[in-house]
Amino acid sequence: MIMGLTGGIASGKSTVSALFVAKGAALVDADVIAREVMLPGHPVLAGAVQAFGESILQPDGTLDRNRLGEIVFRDPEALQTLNNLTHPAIRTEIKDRMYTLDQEDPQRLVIVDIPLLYESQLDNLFDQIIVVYVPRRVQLARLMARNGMKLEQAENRLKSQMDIELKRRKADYVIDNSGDPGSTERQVAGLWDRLGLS
Ligand SMILES: CC(C)(COP(=O)(O)OP(=O)(O)OC[C@H]1O[C@@H](n2cnc3c(N)ncnc32)[C@H](O)[C@@H]1O)[C@@H](O)C(=O)NCCC(=O)NCCS
Ligand SMILES: Nc1ncnc2c1ncn2[C@@H]1O[C@H](COP(=O)(O)OP(=O)(O)OP(=O)(O)O)[C@@H](O)[C@H]1O
Repeated sequence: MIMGLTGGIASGKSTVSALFVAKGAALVDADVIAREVMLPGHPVLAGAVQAFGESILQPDGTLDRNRLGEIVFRDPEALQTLNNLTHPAIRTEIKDRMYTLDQEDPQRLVIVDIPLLYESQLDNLFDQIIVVYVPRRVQLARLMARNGMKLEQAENRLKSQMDIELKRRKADYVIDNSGDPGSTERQVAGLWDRLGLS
């Protein structure tokens, strides 16, 4: 069984994915893949340097993530350019990994954590989708606390994504992560049972 998992930035996707993994699920994490395609030597990073210039690299040749983030999250056209470069490679790798894991053990739940699942129209890859939800103000507060971001930077990131309320309405299952960690854990355990995985 393969399930898509999404939500907004800092809504708790990694936290919830880890709870599913602790129960025995396998995980494909799009953010991990997105980092792999930006490693030195990868053609996607070379394309990004061509598009945005050498200033996105640190002296050791690795990507300066803060610098590239500053460029793209305040300029929708630049973000589209970056998405056009990165998303095809990320998409191919996601599909490869999730189908391989599913074939290895068809009984095992495979969770595919993709922040931009709806934005990139990847919903048709999955029979069912879980949205990890918190209200916008909680999302902003957790993002600023975790990344040490100012309000304007955090709002720019949120603006680059589909409204979390809309994602919640599209979901097959919603995990509300605005309460304490115990409440989230209970919801994951409940969904695990509901899916007949116990
Ligand atoms: C611009 C980059 C270098 C900024 O790196 P940084 O370390 O600051 O952020 P990180 O990669 O950890 O992403 C954190 C979160 O930002 C959000 N985010 C990242 N990229 C995007 C994007 N293109 N559009 C909207 N939101 C995004 C996601 O919610 C993600 O979980 C990096 O995000 C990147 O390479 N993005 C393009 C690839 C991509 O789309 N990745 C996200 C989903 S697969
Ligand atoms: N129930 C909770 N109560 C309080 N803080 C939480 C809770 N769940 C997650 N957090 C914190 O909120 C932040 C965001 O959580 P997490 O990293 O899981 O989100 P994410 O959706 O995976 O983020 P990203 O979109 O950046 O990949 C982290 O600092 C995490 O420790």
